[in-house]
Order: sequence, then C-alpha cells, then structure tokens
Amino acid sequence: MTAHPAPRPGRRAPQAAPARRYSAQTGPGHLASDDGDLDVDEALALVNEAAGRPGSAPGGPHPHAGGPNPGRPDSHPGAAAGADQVPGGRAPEHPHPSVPSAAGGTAAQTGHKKHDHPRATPWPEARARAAQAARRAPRREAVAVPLDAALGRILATPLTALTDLPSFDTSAMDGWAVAGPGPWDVRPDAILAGHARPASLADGEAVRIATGARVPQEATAVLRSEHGALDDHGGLHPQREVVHGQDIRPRGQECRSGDQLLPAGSEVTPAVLGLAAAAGYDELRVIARPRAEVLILGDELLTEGLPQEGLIRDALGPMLPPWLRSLGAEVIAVRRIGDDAQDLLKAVGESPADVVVTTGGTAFGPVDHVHPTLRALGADLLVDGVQVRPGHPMLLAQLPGGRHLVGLPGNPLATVSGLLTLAEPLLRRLAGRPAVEPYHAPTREEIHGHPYDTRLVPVVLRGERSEEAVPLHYNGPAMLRGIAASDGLAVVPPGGAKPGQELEILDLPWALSTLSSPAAYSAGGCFT
Ligand SMILES: Nc1nc2c(c(=O)[nH]1)N[C@H]1C(S)=C(S)[C@@H](COP(=O)(O)OP(=O)(O)OC[C@H]3O[C@@H](n4cnc5c(N)ncnc54)[C@H](O)[C@@H]3O)O[C@H]1N2
Ligand code: MOO
Repeated sequence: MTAHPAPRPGRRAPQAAPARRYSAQTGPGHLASDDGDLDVDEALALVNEAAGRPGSAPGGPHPHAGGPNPGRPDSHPGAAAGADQVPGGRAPEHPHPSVPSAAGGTAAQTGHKKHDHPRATPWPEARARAAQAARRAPRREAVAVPLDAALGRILATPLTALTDLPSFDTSAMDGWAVAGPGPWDVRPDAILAGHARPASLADGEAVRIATGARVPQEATAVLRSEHGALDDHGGLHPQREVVHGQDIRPRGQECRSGDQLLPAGSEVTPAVLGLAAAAGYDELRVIARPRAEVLILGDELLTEGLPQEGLIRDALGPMLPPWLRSLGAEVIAVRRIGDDAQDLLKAVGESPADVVVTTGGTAFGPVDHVHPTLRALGADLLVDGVQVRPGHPMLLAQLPGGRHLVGLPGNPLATVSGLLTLAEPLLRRLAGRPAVEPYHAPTREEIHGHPYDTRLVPVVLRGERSEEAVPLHYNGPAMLRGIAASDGLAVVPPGGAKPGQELEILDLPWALSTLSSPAAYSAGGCFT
C-alpha cells in the first residue's frame, strides 16, 4: 500500500454506557502507578503528547454514532444486509449467488425504526467501550527483556543515555589527526578504531587515523586523506584550508549520559534497538504483553485437507494468532474446543490469559455456548452485540478477576469485524500501544448501507497517494476473499455512502508494513 492521506486529528472517546451484568461481580481495576514505571495510560499520554495529538481512544465520537437502540423489531429486511453483499449494487463476479442488499436506504427511507438485537451497541461506542475496558483492567507490569526480544514492544520507562555519545572525541573521517597549522611531520604509527588512548601529538605533528578512532587530546583537526599530500620527506601538506576542529566528533555531541533519548510509551523499532545498544543498553524495560488464549469452537472444523461431508476447514486458527500478535498480544495457546458446553466452561474458567478470544458460538443456536458460559461464570457483559455488519453478534465481557473475553462470531469476515471493533482497541490499550489515528478516503463508488447498522467493507486504496477507496466484492460474512486482497475496511454509515463521500478507513495491522503491497489489486482487478 502506498502512503496514506494525512491522518485526521484524534477524537475523544464518549462516555461508556454501564455494563450489563449477569451477576453481582465487581470489576477490579486501577491503573495507578506506585513505582517509577509508567502505567499504560501515562505512557500513551506521553506518546500522544510527543506526537502533538490529543489523548484519544479508538472509535471516539463517530459521525454516524447512533443514540440508544430504540427497541426490538419483529423483523426487518435490512437484516439481509448482513448477508453477502455487493458493493455499489453490482452483481458479484463469482459463481455463488449473493443476496442483493435489501438495505439500500436509510431507516427513515425504508420505514424501519427498530433493531433486531435490542442490546446491540452502536459501533463507535463499542470500540470506545473496548478501549475503556482496558483502562479498567489490572495494571500491566513492566518487564526487562534482552534487546533482541524487545522489537515491537513499548518502552515502560524513558530511554535514558547510559553514556555520553560519542563517549570520546572521535575522528569522523579517514585521514590524519593534526596538531597546529601545517605542514606537519607524519608519525609512522596509525590510530585505528577500537584502540585505547592514543599517544599524545606534538604541535606540528600528524598521525594517520581511521574513522571512529580516538582523536589524541592535542589534535586540532582531522585532515581527510583526499585533502592532504605527502612529500618525499614525510611531510604532510594541506590541499585546502584547515578549520579548527574539523572532522572531529566531540564527546557528547549526540547526548550526555542521563539525557532522555525517547519517552516511555515509545515503540521499540529497529532504529530504537540500535540507539539503545549505542547508548549502552543490554536489556529494555517494556510493558508486559497481554496474554491471549484463542478458543476455536465448532465440531464442523477440520485442521487439514479438503472440506468434506459437511465439514469445513478451520480458517480462524491460522488467522487469529498472528493477527493478535500484531495487535501486541502474546498468544499463549490456541485450542479447539468443539461444541461442548462443559469443555468451554472449563477452558474459559481456567484460562490464565488476560484476554480469552473465542470464535463461533456467539449467536443463539442450539450449540452456541458462549452466552451460557459467561452467565455461568458471572461475567459482566460490556458489549453484547454491536450495530455493525458483518459481525453483529460479537461481544465483550469482563470475567471475574479482571480478565476479558472477546467473543468473535464464527463467520470469518464477521470474525475480522469483531477483531477490529473489540479486540483491537482492547489489546492495543492493554499492550500500551497508542491508538491509531483515524483517516478517511472518499469512496469511488456508491456503497449500499444497512438501515441502522454500520457496515465494514473491504477496500483497496487507489491512486498515487491512496486517496480513493474502492470497495471489493466477496465481502459476505462467510468470505475472506475480499479482505485477503484488501488494504483495509471502509466504515460505511447506516444508509450507505455516495460516490466521493469520505469514509473512515480501518487499517489492517500489516497494511503499513513491508508485507503490504497493492499487487493484489494491480494483478488483475478481479476483486473489484
Ligand atoms: N437466528 C439467527 N441466526 C443467526 C444470526 C441471527 O441474528 N439470528 N446471526 C448470524 C450471524 S450475523 C452470524 S455472524 C452468526 C454468528 O454465529 P456464531 O458466532 O454463533 O458462529 P457459529 O454458528 O459457530 O458459526 C457461524 C458460521 O461460521 C462458520 N465457522 C465457525 N468457526 C469457523 C472457523 N474456525 N473457520 C471457518 N468457519 C467457521 C460456521 O461453520 C458457520 O458457518 O450467526 C448467524 N446466525
Ligand atoms: O453478518 Mo454476521 O454478522 O454474518 O457477521
């Protein structure tokens, strides 16, 4: 993917609604820091401050934020908007028939006033609640890790120089260290990088020196090899004017011992690793990663081979762990639970994870055990359904002890929707990572909307500066074909979007990395 348009300023999170509670459980939760390390919020505030943006939670007030859900309908054809949809109203170019959108207008236009899921939370508020849940979670500890394990982690303490840099006066060039005005008598020895303190240099003397070597205290300049000429008697003559101090890097030029190089809350990038090593670090104190356990539900899932006899391949076991890691989590286990209520209860109840992520079983079918499990455990339902398509049965609960459970719907694109809506803000915050700045792009085509719910539609970003979002086919809840070829998900407000309308774009976590390329689009265009 190419560069994004300039991101819009961050937005503030609205006040979260009170949690719906299965039983009288009190959430734990504080983030007060009682030692020198910063807690996650403090670190985030610092990073946001350094970046000149207001403290923001993902999915703050949203242009399409609905008010409280008006009530329960008997039924409405708009529910079909959760089914396989065709952006722009065009027929999909694939052999499987799609259900055409029945939600081509706003709620007012279609006469629908109610929602089929009475407790569903508006999409922007669901994101804000997930971020807020992380703020109330038990404080994340700081851990010391060796440099080679710190990549991608978040600094729990400022990176403070443990030494002056450079730590001695250094030659910036290969040439001669000279003392006083030339010509100079050249000494026979040479000073190389890594050598201990060099012999002193008398006025009128020069000595060969390598880049990075210690400059003798008496040296007044370094003359580059290409700027000096040797005569037959060992005399060195400058070929151009020599300025006092030239090509000497004085000790402490970059920093003094104790200087703050980076604030707490910074992400450890390869460059930060290099800086930390140069500044004397062997290990870094970083925010502990939230531990996630993935529970894959469903008796119909195969882990290898071709789908057969009504069984299908598990698409989520391979997809979720790397996705969760890219959001800052440590994935401690991926378990296949099947459709057994007791197994699920035991697995969730005994999980040592900070965040249990389940797939499937969120709806109300005969073997959908997530709700009964949460009820049995006395969990607080923070989000129970979201006004978003696909993925509306997704949920977020706080388990006793302050752990969280993200219930992702089983339809694979609905799973992605749940990941971006609930898991992303929760894990990002728990991991101490700053919220991603929202950005927008105009849609090239009309995109049909759901009458009341937000839609998340896979798009590619076109144009030299990725300034235009092009919706992709194969965006049905059970399909991954569109998302696999996409740069991100467009947030389509209830009622849909007209050509040219600016839409928020949710990045995929790898979209900005070197893994990303617009090749999927340019390779054939069969997805749009
Ligand atoms: N009566 C209603 N039924 C359903 C509704 C509804 O509102 N009323 N909502 C539908 C929507 S929308 C979704 S999304 C699903 C959510 O269902 P669950 O979370 O309970 O998921 P399952 O029923 O277990 O599975 C749904 C679907 O996804 C397939 N699946 C599950 N796990 C995987 C996996 N690991 N890899 C690939 N595919 C997976 C599963 O086979 C089903 O086809 O509920 C609708 N029903
Ligand atoms: O439409 Mo469901 O929400 O398939 O995800």
